[in-house]
Amino acid sequence: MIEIRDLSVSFGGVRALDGLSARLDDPIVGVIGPNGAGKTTLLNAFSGFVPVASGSLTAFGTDLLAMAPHRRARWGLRRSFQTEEMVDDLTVADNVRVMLDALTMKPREKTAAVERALAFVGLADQGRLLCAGMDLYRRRQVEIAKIVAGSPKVVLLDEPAAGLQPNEAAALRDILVAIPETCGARVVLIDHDVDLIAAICRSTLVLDFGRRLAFGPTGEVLRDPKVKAAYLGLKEAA
Ligand SMILES: Nc1ncnc2c1ncn2[C@@H]1O[C@H](COP(=O)(O)OP(=O)(O)OP(=O)(O)O)[C@@H](O)[C@H]1O
Repeated sequence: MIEIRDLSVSFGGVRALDGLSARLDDPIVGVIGPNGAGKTTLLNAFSGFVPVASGSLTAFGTDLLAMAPHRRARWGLRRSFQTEEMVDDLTVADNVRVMLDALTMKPREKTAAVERALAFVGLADQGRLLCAGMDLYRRRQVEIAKIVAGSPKVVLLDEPAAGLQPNEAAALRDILVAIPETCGARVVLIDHDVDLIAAICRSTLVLDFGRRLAFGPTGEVLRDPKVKAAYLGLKEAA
């Protein structure tokens, strides 16, 4: 269980998050909202990449804000970025293995964890390939393998399907939906793709101007007139 309580983050005069509270109980929770609503800032607050002015963030009873960013990663917090973070000159397996550097595991256990992660995303036989030249979908598979390697507890995903073709986005969706059960991690998913959110998130948090506009079962949230006016209406008009 992840609890966000009265969380505020400011950049100068901009309140990127303004007293945000929500208890995320479901295996996959969506986060949506208009541009600039504070979605990425929320993930940055989880990761420790922005200073939090006030409030608390706990996951499974652990106070995340009390830990330095590298300790959060060691604890089991993982995230993806809007751009891929991989080293082209390394193999697929070595890119995944880098994620385990900070973890206390025997080399044999690390090799097994990398193999499990690659098998999970459908790259079981491709660990020795170099990442250079890989297409976007393959790169996203490697990204997800990096994130799920080594038993993470909380996985934060920032628009993982952006730029993919519809068939690739559908394949990625099947991978994402399996993360909680297969890898044992809770997932917080930011995406502008409402169909993706509706397909895999049991509950969804809607942000607007850094505040909670709506939160609850995804179907109800997406039908909420406030949400339609602030977000979905804007998307339809775009
Ligand atoms: N490092 C920063 N310095 C100054 N202002 C920032 C910084 N990061 C975010 N902001 C501001 O905080 C607000 C929230 O931004 P954020 O990127 O979290 O929104 P978002 O919902 O992720 O938007 P998008 O959908 O466009 O990615 C915006 O007004 C943004 O300009």
